[in-house]
Amino acid sequence: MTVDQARIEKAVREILVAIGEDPDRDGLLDTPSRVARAMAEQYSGLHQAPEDVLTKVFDVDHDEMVLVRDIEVYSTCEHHLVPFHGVAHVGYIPNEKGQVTGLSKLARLVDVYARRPQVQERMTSQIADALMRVLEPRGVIVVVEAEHLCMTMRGVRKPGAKTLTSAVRGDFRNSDKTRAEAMALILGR
Ligand SMILES: Nc1nc2c(ncn2[C@@H]2O[C@H](COP(=O)(O)OP(=O)(O)OP(=O)(O)O)[C@@H](O)[C@H]2O)c(=O)[nH]1
Ligand SMILES: [Zn+2]
Repeated sequence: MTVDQARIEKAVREILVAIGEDPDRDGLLDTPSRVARAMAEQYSGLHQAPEDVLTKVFDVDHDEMVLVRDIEVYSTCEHHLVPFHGVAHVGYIPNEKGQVTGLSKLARLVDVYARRPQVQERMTSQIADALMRVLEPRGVIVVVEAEHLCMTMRGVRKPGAKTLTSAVRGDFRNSDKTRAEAMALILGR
């Protein structure tokens, strides 16, 4: 099962009527199908598993931290279905076999979980847990900094407020020093 675009089209037409618009006016004629295509992309992560993207795992002679910082992330708040966006930082310490994945795969993994209706805390943990499971590293750290449009364009209206979430597993959880080293790399900009 993938995103049901025909059903989205129907629903969007209904929403347009419900807000008092005319879905048959020129500018809105193609809107239901555009929204359906956009949503198919926005929610494509629901139909992907981490194994689909963490495909290249190779052995290198490196068993110390690998960290990709400032991965742009766009997700959708599951409470209001409006975007939240920011950056994710994903780090891990390879296992004793020195198994690493391609750097781009970490960014792809972020998208698997971002492209779903989400809350930031769950997205952060899911990225960390998936990396632990598939790559079996000695530890994982994921930090996400994001601005939620549901807090800026509506509701409490606090533009600029950033939400920071982190998930630490394995060595990053057990060792204050390792975690501090990672946080210094993440925040040291
Ligand atoms: N913990 C958490 N909360 C979130 C996230 N995204 C949105 N929220 C919050 O979810 C809450 C939903 O609160 P409700 O009171 O049910 O909804 P609401 O009346 O629209 O709330 P307001 O946004 O305060 O107007 C709000 O406080 C949002 O800020 C997230 O990723 N994590
Ligand atoms: Zn929201």
